[in-house]
Amino acid sequence: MPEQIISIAIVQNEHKKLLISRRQKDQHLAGKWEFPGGKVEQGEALEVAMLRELKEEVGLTATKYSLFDSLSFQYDELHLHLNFYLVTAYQGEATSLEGQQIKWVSAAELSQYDFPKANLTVINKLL
Ligand SMILES: Nc1nc2c([nH]c(=O)n2[C@@H]2O[C@H](COP(=O)(O)OP(=O)(O)OP(=O)(O)O)[C@@H](O)[C@H]2O)c(=O)[nH]1
Ligand SMILES: [Mg+2]
Repeated sequence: MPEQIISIAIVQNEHKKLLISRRQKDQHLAGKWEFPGGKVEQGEALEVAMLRELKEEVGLTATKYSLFDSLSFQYDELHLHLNFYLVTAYQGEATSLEGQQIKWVSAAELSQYDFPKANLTVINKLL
């Protein structure tokens, strides 16, 4: 069973809106909404991976952040270890750098979007 370590950024702007992004056709869980993030590389620190993915996917540089939640989740074909960081200050403008849809939404609006199952406990903690 493949296992992956993932680092994820939950970015909150000055209006308390959160940045979400839509997974593309060729990706695992295609079409689901997510928070920007991705696989931790060999030897990479968890927060360094979060910073790198946030920059690569939406062009933001996080300047203030803390670990919000860590959990393991078993999908049929994949075992994931997910590390969610809450980013409360950053530099740059959110931009779709990989052709994905991106949106700023309130925590209350998150339930209107189809997220991966692994995100449900985290979304509840954000409310
Ligand atoms: N980024 C992100 N991934 C999530 C979330 N929830 C969740 O279950 N995942 C899963 O965690 C894994 C993240 O890997 P990813 O596909 O984003 O990895 P990556 O950015 O390195 O992509 P790449 O392999 O296309 O370069 C996927 O299997 C994805 O389905 C989430 O909120 N954000
Ligand atoms: Mg990704």
